[in-house]
Order: sequence, then C-alpha cells, then structure tokens
Amino acid sequence: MTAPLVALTDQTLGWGGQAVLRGVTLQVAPGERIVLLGRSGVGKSTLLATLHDRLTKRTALVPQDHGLVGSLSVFHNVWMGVLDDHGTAGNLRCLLWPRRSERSRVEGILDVVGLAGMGRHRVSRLSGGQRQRVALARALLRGGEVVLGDEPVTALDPAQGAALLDHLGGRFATSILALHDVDQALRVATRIVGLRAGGIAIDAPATELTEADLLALYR
Ligand SMILES: Nc1ncnc2c1ncn2[C@@H]1O[C@H](COP(=O)(O)OP(=O)(O)OP(=O)(O)O)[C@@H](O)[C@H]1O
Repeated sequence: MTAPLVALTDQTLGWGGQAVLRGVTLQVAPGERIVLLGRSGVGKSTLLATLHDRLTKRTALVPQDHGLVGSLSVFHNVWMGVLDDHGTAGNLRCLLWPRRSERSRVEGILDVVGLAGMGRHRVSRLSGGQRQRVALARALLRGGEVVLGDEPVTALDPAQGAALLDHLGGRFATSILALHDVDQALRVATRIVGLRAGGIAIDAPATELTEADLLALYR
C-alpha cells in the first residue's frame, strides 16, 4: 500500500486552546482529489491549515484571503510561489530587475488564468476575481505534489472557476480543496469529506454520494 502523504488520528483541531473539530481521523493518499464541504465556520480552513502544516511534500496553497501583497505587481506576487527555490540574493535581484526568462515564465501562467499582459499591474488595483486568479497563478507556478485550496474559485464565474479547477487537477497529482458548491465538488472530487457539528460527518468516495447527501451538511 502507498504511504499516505499525511495522516491524522483522533486529533482535536482548533485555535488558541479552543477546539473546532474533534476526533479527526484522516489519511490522504497520493493521487486523491479531496473536497471539504460544510457550513461556514464549521472548520474547513482549520482542517486545511493542519494538513498544510503536516504535509512534508512540496505543497502549493491558495488561501481564502489570497495572501497577496497589494503594493507589489502581479508578476512579483506570482513569483512568490517559487521564492524558496532561489536564494536571497536571487530573489532581491528579481524584485528589482526580473529577467526576461522569469517574466515569460510568469506570463505563460498568467495566460492560463486569463490575466495575460497584466504582469506589471499593481495587485491593489485588481478586482476580487483578478486577485483570486493571481493567487491561483502563484500556486500553478509553484507546482508540487499537493495543492491545498480554500474556496479557490469563489470569486470567479462558474465557467472560469470550473476551468481553473481543471487546471489545478492537471498540475497537481493530489488536491485538497474546500468548496461551497456541491455540484462542483461532485464533479472534481474522488473523495468528499463533509464537516458538521465539530467533526467529520461524511468521508466517502464521491461516486457513492448524492447531491442530497451533501446538501444535508448545510441543514
Ligand atoms: N486563524 C485563526 N485564528 C483563530 N481562530 C480561527 C482562525 N481561523 C479560523 N478560526 C476559527 O475557527 C472556527 C472555524 O473556522 P474556519 O475558518 O475553519 O471555518 P470554515 O469552515 O473554513 O468557514 P468558511 O466557510 O466561512 O471559510 C471559527 O470559529 C473561526 O473563528
């Protein structure tokens, strides 16, 4: 059997001594496409944060708040995805004088997320959906074994959101995404983890679940 990428056993997860989720047992195997569902505030981000901390393979993250630096350009925000591949001197040089090869590498990804030609735009002047696509571009540039996304396409229109979820699926072998859209979840997931009342209420292959099963998480 393939070793799990991360394993939690009967864990209590929370913040500052306050439990949010109890009895969490979850293993993530390579190649799984896991979607986390559940009402607002139930603990999806809390679980993602724990998994992000525990994963040891290269991981890209699309945080709910995008995690961008507004005063920097789109190019520099996307480049942040690969900062740890370069030394401090190389990163400082790239901040001031990005090379043509670095610009074109980022430009290729901006094209994928529908932001072609916007590398020099300042992030603080972008719309919410454009910012979300910068965060997605940063994850796509970073690459790795796993992508973690906290509502990574909520600011996008349905067609654009579906296309970018497919791009994530093509770039990363394993994904763990918190989503709010049940149909989208059933389309992209191999496995769905539903949170309710302080714990995991559903953990099953997506093929064994119906829309009604998932909508019950929101009642
Ligand atoms: N960084 C944090 N520091 C302290 N408490 C937090 C933090 N993030 C979340 N919480 C708390 O943990 C609980 C669960 O929140 P969490 O963000 O995990 O839920 P969620 O299911 O992701 O919600 P949403 O769908 O609204 O994003 C909430 O009570 C929230 O206030």
